[in-house]
Amino acid sequence: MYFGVITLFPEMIDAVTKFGVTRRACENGLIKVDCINPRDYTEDKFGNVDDKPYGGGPGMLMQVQPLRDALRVARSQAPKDTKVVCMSPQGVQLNHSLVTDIHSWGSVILIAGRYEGIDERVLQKEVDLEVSVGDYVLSGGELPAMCIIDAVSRMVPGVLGNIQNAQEDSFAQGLLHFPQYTRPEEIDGMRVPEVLMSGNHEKIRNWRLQQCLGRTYERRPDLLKNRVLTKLERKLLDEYLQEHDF
Ligand SMILES: CN(C)c1ccccc1CNc1ccc(C(N)=O)cn1
Repeated sequence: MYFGVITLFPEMIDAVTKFGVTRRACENGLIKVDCINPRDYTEDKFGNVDDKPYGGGPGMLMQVQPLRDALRVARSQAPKDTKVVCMSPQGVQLNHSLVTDIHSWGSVILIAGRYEGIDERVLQKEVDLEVSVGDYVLSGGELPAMCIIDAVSRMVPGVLGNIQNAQEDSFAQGLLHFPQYTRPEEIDGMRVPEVLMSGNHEKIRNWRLQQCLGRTYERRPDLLKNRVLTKLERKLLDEYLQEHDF
């Protein structure tokens, strides 16, 4: 998977290329992350990358020329017809389904804007999709871009190793994850649910599915709305709701 990142702060992207499973994925060549800095493509002698907004108002916008030149270089380094995504509060909300789509592309160029944003004509002409990581404003698109790099990289075969399917289990099914426990068996009087120490894998599988369903019902009923439950799932959820006095 190829990621091109247009950013004024390439060192920020080290947070995904130099730590954890994404670092190993870079080292193994499973993913490639290229940063292109618009500041390297400024034409004015002061190296400005921002400019005042037409119509007045506070703040600055990213200048068009350095951004477009950086994009041109990114396209030249990326596979042909690589799609361009701009991280922005005006974008579609990032979710598992969109992460899956981006992974299927095989490559993506991510624009991490700074200042108050970027010129609409760059969005119209150069950007295939605006993506938002949530309804809040950040100082730049780098953190959202790294969310995409991390989430998409986890879908690349070999990046997660054998916990791959464990990850796929619940969220790919559109459910929240079940509660998890490790040693000790008891902390401050709180015990690990007995079923998890029963060694009965059928019971454990059902208990976990029941927890996924119950927690999704309680915390994210919207996720259950467009999900057909199997007979077993319906039974497990009803049982959970009775036990939790719903
Ligand atoms: C400065 N802003 C508002 C801006 C405006 C337009 C583009 C980029 C930016 C950079 N900031 C971002 C980016 C993304 C998100 C998000 N929710 O995904 C929040 N903030």
